[in-house]
Amino acid sequence: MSNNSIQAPPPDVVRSAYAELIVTDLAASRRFYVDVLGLVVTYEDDDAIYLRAFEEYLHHCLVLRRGPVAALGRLAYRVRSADEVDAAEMFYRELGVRTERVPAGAERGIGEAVRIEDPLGFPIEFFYAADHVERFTQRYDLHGAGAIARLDHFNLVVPSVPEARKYYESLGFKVSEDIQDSDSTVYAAWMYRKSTVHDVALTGGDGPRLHHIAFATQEAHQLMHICDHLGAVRQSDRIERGPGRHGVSNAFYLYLRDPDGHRIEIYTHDYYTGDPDNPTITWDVHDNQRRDWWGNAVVPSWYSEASPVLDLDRRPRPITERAEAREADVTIGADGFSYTRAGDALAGGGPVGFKLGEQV
Ligand SMILES: O=C1C=CC(S(=O)(=O)O)=CC1(O)O
Ligand SMILES: [Fe+2]
Repeated sequence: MSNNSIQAPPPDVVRSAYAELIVTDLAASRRFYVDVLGLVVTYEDDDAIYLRAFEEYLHHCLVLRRGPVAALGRLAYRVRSADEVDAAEMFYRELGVRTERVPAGAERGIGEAVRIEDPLGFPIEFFYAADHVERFTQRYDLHGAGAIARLDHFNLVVPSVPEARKYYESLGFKVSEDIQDSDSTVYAAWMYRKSTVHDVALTGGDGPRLHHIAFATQEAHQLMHICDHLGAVRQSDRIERGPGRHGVSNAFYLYLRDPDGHRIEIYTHDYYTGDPDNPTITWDVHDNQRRDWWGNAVVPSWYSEASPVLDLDRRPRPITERAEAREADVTIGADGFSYTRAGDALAGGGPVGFKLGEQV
C-alpha cells in the first residue's frame, strides 16, 4: 500500500473517541457495562444503549447495538474541526478506499461524519460535531468504587504490524513502544495522537479483528473494585487477565470478557508522550516482563481470541492469516509460565524456560 501519490493531507485526528459493539443480548450487556462497570447511560432503547464514562462530555464513547452476531460495528476517531471531516473525505477518496459521507444524526449524538473501510479492513468513522451532555467528573455521589474515567484506546489485530504502522504513521500517529525480535520481526506496536502511550495498538495476528477496547480509571484500586464486584456477583470468569502491571505502557491493567466475549481492558497510570522528541521504547519479544512487569503469565486466549469486524454493509470481514511468526509461538516470557533469561541453563538439565516448573 503506497501513499506516495496522495496529495490530500490526512485528517487531524485528536483521539480514539467511540466504538460500536454489536452484542447479541442487550440486557446481559447492560448488566455488565452499566451494573458492573458503572458506565453512564446517555440514551437507550430496544436496539441500542449509548454509554459514556465519568470524565466525558460527548454523547457517548461506547454504543452497544443489538445484532445477530457479536462483532465490531465501528471505531470512531474525533478530528479537530468540521473542516477535518472534509479532509478525511478527500484523503480517503484519493486513497481509493470505500468512503461514505453520513449526515448529522446518522449515529445518535454525532454530527456529520465520514465512514470508511480503512486499508487494514476496519470500519472507521471520523467526526467532529457531537452533542454535549453533563460531565460527571466530580459527581462523586454517582461514581461507584470502580468508576471509569474515559475511553483510552483501541487494540487491533492485524496480520502485518509494519504495514499497519505505516498506515497509521500516514495519519500522523507516532510509535511510543513496540515489541520486536532479533531478526526485526515486529509483534506489536503502540501509537498515539493524544499525549499518552496510545490511541491505537497493533497486535500481530489473523485480522482484521478487534483485540480490545480500553477504558482508563484514575486509580488502580478502581480496577481492584471491579474484580471484587465480579466476584460478588459470581462472575469472576469475566476476568481474563490481570490485574497486573504492564511492561509496555507501565499501566496497571485488567482484561475482562463481556457476555459476547468482546475484550475490555481497564487501564490506568500510563505516561506522558507529548514532547516532539518522545523516544520509542522497543522490547525484545523474549523479555519476560514486556507484557506483565511482574513476569506473570499471559493466558493463551489473550493471544488467540478477538472480535470479528463488520464492513460498511454490516457483513463480517474475511480474515487474513498472519504470515510472520506469532508471539505466542516464539516467546519465552510472560506466556503460560515460560520464563528464561538469555544464556540460562537450569541446573540438573531440567527444562529451560519454565517458571515454577512446566505448567502447560
Ligand atoms: O494497552 C496495552 C498496553 C500494554 C500491553 S502489554 O500486554 O503490556 O504489551 C497491552 C495493551 O496493548 O493492552
Ligand atoms: Fe490495551
